[in-house]
Amino acid sequence: MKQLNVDLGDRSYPIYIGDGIIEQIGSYFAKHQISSRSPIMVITDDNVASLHLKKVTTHLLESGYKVVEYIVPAGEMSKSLSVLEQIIGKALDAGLDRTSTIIALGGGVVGDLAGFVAASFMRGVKFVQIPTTILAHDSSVGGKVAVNHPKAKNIIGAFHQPQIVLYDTSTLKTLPEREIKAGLSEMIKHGLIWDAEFSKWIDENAEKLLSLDAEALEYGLYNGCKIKSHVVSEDEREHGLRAILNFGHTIGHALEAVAHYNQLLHGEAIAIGMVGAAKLSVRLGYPERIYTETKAAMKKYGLPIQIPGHLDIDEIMKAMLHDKKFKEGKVVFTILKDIGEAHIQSGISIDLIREIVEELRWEE
Ligand SMILES: NC(=O)c1ccc[n+]([C@@H]2O[C@H](COP(=O)([O-])OP(=O)(O)OC[C@H]3O[C@@H](n4cnc5c(N)ncnc54)[C@H](O)[C@@H]3O)[C@@H](O)[C@H]2O)c1
Ligand SMILES: O=C(O)C(=O)C[C@@H](O)[C@H](O)[C@H](O)COP(=O)(O)O
Ligand SMILES: [Zn+2]
Repeated sequence: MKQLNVDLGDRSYPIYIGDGIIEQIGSYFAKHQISSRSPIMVITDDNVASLHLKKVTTHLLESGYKVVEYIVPAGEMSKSLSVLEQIIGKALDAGLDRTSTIIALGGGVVGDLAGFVAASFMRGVKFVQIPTTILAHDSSVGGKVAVNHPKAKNIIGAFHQPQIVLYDTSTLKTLPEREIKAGLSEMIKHGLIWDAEFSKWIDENAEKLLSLDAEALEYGLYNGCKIKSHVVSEDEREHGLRAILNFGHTIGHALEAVAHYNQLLHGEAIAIGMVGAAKLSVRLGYPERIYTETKAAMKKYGLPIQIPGHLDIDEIMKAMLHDKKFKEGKVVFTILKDIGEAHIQSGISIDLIREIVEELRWEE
């Protein structure tokens, strides 16, 4: 078992990573002051419910918790205001109060949604992240919680940190292959933006990571979470540094929105976005290897690098203007100065970005 800490003063919290953590959920909850006096709500999706919910609920009931379960349909479409409203209705009916805790059991969709329920229910209650995807090494840490609007991704949300992150790596064994690859996309991102050594290790360990080798996976998740917690501890509310975690997301989020949130997985969309941002970095004068190595990493991990032909470039450009990094009329992009060294650059020409997006249509 590995442990990390996100250092945010009185909002600090631990991340526990290891096999079989869910079996000790009662003692983790007791240690971190999760009250058993009011009902707690476990939010999950229908895939995860059929695989992992019973174990969680059983251990919580055995530890004296009153558990309310809420199961949403799997997929990005559940990150919506209407699903949020239904969950809050159930929370009220089930007697949750201000001392109740919301548990997110699932991937980033459930984490972002349940986290936003916790941020908004009665103006904020505690929540716990129990990530069950590789991608969620990113989403369960840092407190960005949100739902989508048809026009823009994650545009209705808050910063609301969890009390604990309980990462039980045994849950990852049931992940479908496509989700494994998509999850590793954010791990590749963490290497590219922060740590050239880690990036090299990811390159050398593709086979192990893709086949869920336990030791490699734990090491990769630990390092990914470490990079994320370091950045978040420095800049919780994205006044500056935190925007580096958005590498690949300016184009990626626009692709997700234009594809109606049901064609590209988040990890896939940002893989294409990272190739675009790497191309842009080179066009701005940084070394060619940024593009060649980023693209090679995506290919090695079986991730897409090309914008699907049916997505309209004008629509993508329009959606991109909703990027939360664009402020006061300035186009801001996270680029790389080199592998392992991200940089936030303002004032990039929109024509240049369009050129890059058009080229991504033909990437091979
Ligand atoms: N808040 C953040 O900082 C942050 C960071 C990165 C991504 N995100 C968000 O996370 C979301 C993507 O997360 P995701 O890729 O985990 O998607 P997801 O939550 O949709 O999970 C992916 C799929 O895997 C299934 N699944 C989950 N765990 C499983 C398991 N153990 N076994 C079998 N199937 C399982 C789910 O049912 C779903 O179908 C996006 O909405 C993205 O915007 C947020
Ligand atoms: O935590 C962050 O900050 C990130 O940028 C992590 C991203 O992987 C994640 O997808 C996040 O939700 C994107 O942030 P957003 O503010 O652009 O919605
Ligand atoms: Zn992301």
